[in-house]
Amino acid sequence: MRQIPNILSIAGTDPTGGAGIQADLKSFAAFQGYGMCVVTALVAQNTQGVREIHVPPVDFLRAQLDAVSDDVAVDAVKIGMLGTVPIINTVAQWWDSTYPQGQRPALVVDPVMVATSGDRLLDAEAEGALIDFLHRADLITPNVPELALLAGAEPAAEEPDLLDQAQRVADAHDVVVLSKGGHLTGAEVTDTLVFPKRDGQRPEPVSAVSPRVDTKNTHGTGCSVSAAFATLAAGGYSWAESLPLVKEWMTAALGAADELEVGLGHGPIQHFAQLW
Ligand SMILES: Nc1ncnc2c1ncn2[C@@H]1O[C@H](COP(=O)(O)OP(=O)(O)O)[C@@H](O)[C@H]1O
Ligand SMILES: Cc1ncc(COP(=O)(O)OP(=O)(O)O)c(N)n1
Repeated sequence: MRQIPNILSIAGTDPTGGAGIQADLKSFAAFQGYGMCVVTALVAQNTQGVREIHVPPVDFLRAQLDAVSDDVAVDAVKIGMLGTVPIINTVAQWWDSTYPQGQRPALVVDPVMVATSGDRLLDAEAEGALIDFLHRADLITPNVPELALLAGAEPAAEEPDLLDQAQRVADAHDVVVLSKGGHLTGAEVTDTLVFPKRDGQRPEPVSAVSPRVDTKNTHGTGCSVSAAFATLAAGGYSWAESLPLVKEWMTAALGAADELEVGLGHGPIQHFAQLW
């Protein structure tokens, strides 16, 4: 195993540095990975919302992907915002042709659909294509509304409903699901790894609980968590080993978020709270 793993983010941008590729690169660094990125969309956004989205031609997206995989041994891939059907299809074709079977990078998919601000980051007609993509992933990290959409249900208001949806989605796509409790209410936030049933057996879910941090600065938490899992997977950690490490780190990053003075809306987290 490489001493410093190579992690690739395939995602959109945030020029204010809180979400998307910029957040992923900070997470990779926080967990001691070497970060790389392929841009799926240039997003004119800030802590208050999304203004415009510019999607590259698919040939150029493919050229970016090939430029990395032709040259670098990639240990893990984190996929974030895909945005449109042509972008999803291009990433799928690259993945299937570059890593046909056997030894392939760990794949974490954050099924990005809507930003904290409520702005859409995935075309409505692309939801089906994103769902069809998911069977390639080892781990998916939907938030409450994203999990509901994948499960074809209303957003869960309570933990048992959330876990029920996660189980259904895990089985439907044969993928491990991280159900995240950030959008629920209560003094604590629980994240749970839910495993698919294989050979009639389902491993017990694994949970990590933290106090709910009282901050409005939660921009990019989902991006950052999925990138952290990808980095630890590249370093040989199981999902269950990674969960408490990521949870503790995210709680510290949220706890120190108010020390940053970035923007007037939902500001970023402090990825390096444990380091600085
Ligand atoms: N207020 C909070 N206090 C502590 N942890 C939180 C808080 N909000 C979110 N988290 C954590 O941040 C991560 C992202 O959660 P969530 O908000 O559910 O997803 P998303 O950012 O994709 O909408 C999870 O690990 C969750 O536990
Ligand atoms: C380019 C880009 N990708 C993803 C998001 C959404 O970020 P996420 O961490 O899932 O959630 P919020 O921070 O929006 O809650 C984004 N804003 N931009």
